[in-house]
Amino acid sequence: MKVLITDPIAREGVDILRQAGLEVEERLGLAPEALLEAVKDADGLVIRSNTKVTAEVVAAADRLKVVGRAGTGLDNVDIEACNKRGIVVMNTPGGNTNSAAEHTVAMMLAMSRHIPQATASMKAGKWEKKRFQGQEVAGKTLGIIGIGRIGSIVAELVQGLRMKVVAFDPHIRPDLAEKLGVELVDLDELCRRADYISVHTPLLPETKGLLNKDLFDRMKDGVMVLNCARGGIVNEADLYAALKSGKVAAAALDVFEKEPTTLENPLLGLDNFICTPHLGASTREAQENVAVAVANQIAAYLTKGEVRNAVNVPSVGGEALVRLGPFIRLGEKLGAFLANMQDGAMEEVEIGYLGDVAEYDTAPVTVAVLKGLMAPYLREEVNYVNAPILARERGIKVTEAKSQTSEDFTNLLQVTVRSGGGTNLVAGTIFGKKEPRLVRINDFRLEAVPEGHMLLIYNEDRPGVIGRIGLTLGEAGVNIARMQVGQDTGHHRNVILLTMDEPVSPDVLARLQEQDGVTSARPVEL
Ligand SMILES: NC(=O)c1ccc[n+]([C@@H]2O[C@H](COP(=O)([O-])OP(=O)(O)OC[C@H]3O[C@@H](n4cnc5c(N)ncnc54)[C@H](O)[C@@H]3O)[C@@H](O)[C@H]2O)c1
Ligand SMILES: O=C(O)[C@H](O)COP(=O)(O)O
Repeated sequence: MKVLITDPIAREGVDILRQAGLEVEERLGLAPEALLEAVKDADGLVIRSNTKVTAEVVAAADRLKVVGRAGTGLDNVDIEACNKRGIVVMNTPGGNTNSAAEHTVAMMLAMSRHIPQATASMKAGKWEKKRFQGQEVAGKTLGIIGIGRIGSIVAELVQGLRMKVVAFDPHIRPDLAEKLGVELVDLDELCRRADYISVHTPLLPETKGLLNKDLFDRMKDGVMVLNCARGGIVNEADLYAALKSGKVAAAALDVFEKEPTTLENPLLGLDNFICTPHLGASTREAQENVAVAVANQIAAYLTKGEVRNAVNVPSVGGEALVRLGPFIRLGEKLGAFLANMQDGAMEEVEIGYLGDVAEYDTAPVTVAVLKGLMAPYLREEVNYVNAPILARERGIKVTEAKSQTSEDFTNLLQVTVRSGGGTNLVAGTIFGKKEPRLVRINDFRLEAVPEGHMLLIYNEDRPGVIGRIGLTLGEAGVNIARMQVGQDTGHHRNVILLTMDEPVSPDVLARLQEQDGVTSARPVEL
């Protein structure tokens, strides 16, 4: 499988991809048309913020399974287009957090002490000691908009510089802010109190142009403004006017509405404006972190189907993955099993989580059940990303029910599918820490390992029927590796689940179905 890298990443990441047996093609700085061509036969795509993964790129990428962002921001990726094609989109949150936070503090100090301007002046042969008098940050208040990973570290760092911190973030728990020594306030109060304002949100519809004329007007006179998050959160035309009028005394931007930004941007002509070309994550440490993380994630997905840090698939990691992983695998098997039992278009899927498993965040298990259910019809078109979308598009109603108690097992995953052809139910459990077992097929109780080439046979519960099934398979040279019989004594019926070394041919299947006492025989491939 081939991984295309279109933005520069650290060598360590490239090495990991190669060591995982993946073919790596590095084509940096491609023009849009060249990207459309290059992405055609790529299974994985590694990017930073330069490459634009548009709907057109997604449409051209016939084999693409995963986009990996060596970094955080994904506003250069059309995630909706990826969802539709079942392409997993992952990033590496945290890998460049320290660097971005340190860059913000560096910009704040450089702006306060005119370091870039003084450097330029000295390099022009001048010694302008008076011109560059600055201001201390100690004792001043920093207003942080968006106190997530980076905002939190900025808050910690500036408290070391003896600043006070107020923050606005509608999604943060007050106790977490309190632990950071930060006072949570509304946006108006932040504007009224802050001497410096630094934004650390993603670029979202509600944050686009958040720092605009209206907000600048509400700020203190002589405030200093920073954006090391995403271009577009600050309205650059309004910032220019505020810097010109002196309402905003100085500003520092690492990110721009249009990148790369050029001398056409009037901000670059202002003395009270300093900037860097999107350098927040550009440190040796951050680049090694994100390259290694993205390479490991892509290799794990392409070679083992493991999903980490995906933004369009319910992600499970660490401890949760250890607990939930066996249920994800069981859910997919149960879904696939039911898909093989089903006649007619599915109308409704009900997933029951009983016992221990009900305590977990089961969203990834539900996705796995849907993937299993649809895989036999849609084959490789279906994956963890698009399974819920495909179910919705087909009008399948999906419901979940949870109960902390389960009668016979400590945990039970029960899936019921209703379709034009009737209703079927299967249930499974995890023995020990990770052994999946199929324990119920409709009214029949059994204990089977859900894997391999299986045959699901319904038969009459009378002497000789099982013998005839064994004989038919034996005569065809089919070896039975495992056999489970579930009895419905009330109705004199059995269900037999056979696991064979190889799939049965259509001929053998037809012969089985003709046997006296065999009601039905269906192959189940898991
Ligand atoms: N300059 C760089 O090179 C660089 C490097 C890394 C990250 N970034 C960018 O920095 C930003 C923050 O990254 P992070 O890792 O801290 O993200 P994060 O998701 O950890 O934090 C973002 C915070 O913003 C908050 N938020 C969302 N909408 C908000 C709103 N309307 N008002 C106020 N707060 C809001 C969220 O609740 C969250 O706490 C992102 O835009 C990311 O792309 C830039
Ligand atoms: O979102 C990010 O991770 C940063 O903006 C870094 O972007 P870069 O990898 O293009 O430097």
